[in-house]
Amino acid sequence: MALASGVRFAPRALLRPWALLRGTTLGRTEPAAGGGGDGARRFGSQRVLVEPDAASGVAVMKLRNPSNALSLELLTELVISLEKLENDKTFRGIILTSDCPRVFCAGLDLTEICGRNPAHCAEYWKAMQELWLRMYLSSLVLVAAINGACPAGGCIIALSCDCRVLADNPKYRIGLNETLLGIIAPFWLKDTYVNTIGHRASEQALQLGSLFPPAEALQVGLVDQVVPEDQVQSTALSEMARWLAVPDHARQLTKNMMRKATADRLLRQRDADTQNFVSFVCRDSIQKSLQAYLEKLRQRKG
Ligand SMILES: CC/C=C\CC/C=C/CC(=O)SCCNC(=O)CCNC(=O)[C@H](O)C(C)(C)COP(=O)(O)OP(=O)(O)OC[C@H]1O[C@@H](n2cnc3c(N)ncnc32)[C@H](O)[C@@H]1OP(=O)(O)O
Repeated sequence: MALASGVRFAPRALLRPWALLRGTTLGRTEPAAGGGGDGARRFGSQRVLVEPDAASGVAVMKLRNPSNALSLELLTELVISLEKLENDKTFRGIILTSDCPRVFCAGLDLTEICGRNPAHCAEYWKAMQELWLRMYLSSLVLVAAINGACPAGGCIIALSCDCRVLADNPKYRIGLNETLLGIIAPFWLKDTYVNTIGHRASEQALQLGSLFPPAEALQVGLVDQVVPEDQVQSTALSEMARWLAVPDHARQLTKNMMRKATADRLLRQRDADTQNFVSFVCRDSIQKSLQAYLEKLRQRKG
């Protein structure tokens, strides 16, 4: 845990993200449109574009995978981009958003767990745990600018941020819909939900697999603001300014105080959670229902 412009408490070597990087293009740096100095240089990869603004200390991180389904490569590139910004003292905040029309993040990439062997499913789930741990405990302010649908794993990515701004479009629903796929949200997804919207609302929403349209998401507390689509980025920036007005060390220690117990619970049971996930998703019955769900998604298209 490094001490930078305040306290950095995110566990740094939970897993070595570089070891996961298979043939990705992360690390490329390209000048932002309009050129500029170092502060204006984008960096990123095929699936994550980072637009840093050194002057404000805020970087915009854009997901740009098909449907932003959380493939192993996307998870890995997200962890690496996050780590890179955390290690650069210039940056105090990240706005996470999507470059993919109509979808913020489609959740787990079901092709990573459908028809795959247990070793692959385990590798995949560890990468998912890793991203959640890093985001949930990040010392930076994370604001989710949710400009598209945000189901399941997408919702967890958003809930790992400190603040959520959702575009007011009835198609952009957010929530943990796992039960509708015949699968069960693991305890740390449930804990994140409970920490955000409370026990009773989580109990209902998790069992029903509710995906909330914007007004309901605001009412239940899943998001902090709902604004017209063309105001999502500007509102996310205003929210960021509000959070950055607080001294880093006080905000970071408070965040840690609020979130550490939840993260520690996963850290203590990480292997068991992985084994549980793998044995569950590798069951024939679960494979069949995931396959059928994927097929339905593919047919729905066009
Ligand atoms: C013991 C613990 C056990 C388990 C814990 C597991 C936890 C699971 C959490 C999860 O995240 S499960 C995944 C849940 N995700 C969903 O249910 C979302 C499914 N997708 C959609 O509802 C829609 O695709 C969308 C609303 C996100 C976007 O709609 P639209 O813009 O109309 O796109 P399309 O539906 O046409 O999809 C385009 C393309 O993308 C493929 N795709 C979509 N989602 C996924 C996904 N999650 N994984 C893999 N692929 C996905 C879809 O099949 C289309 O593919 P093509 O090849 O036809 O282009």
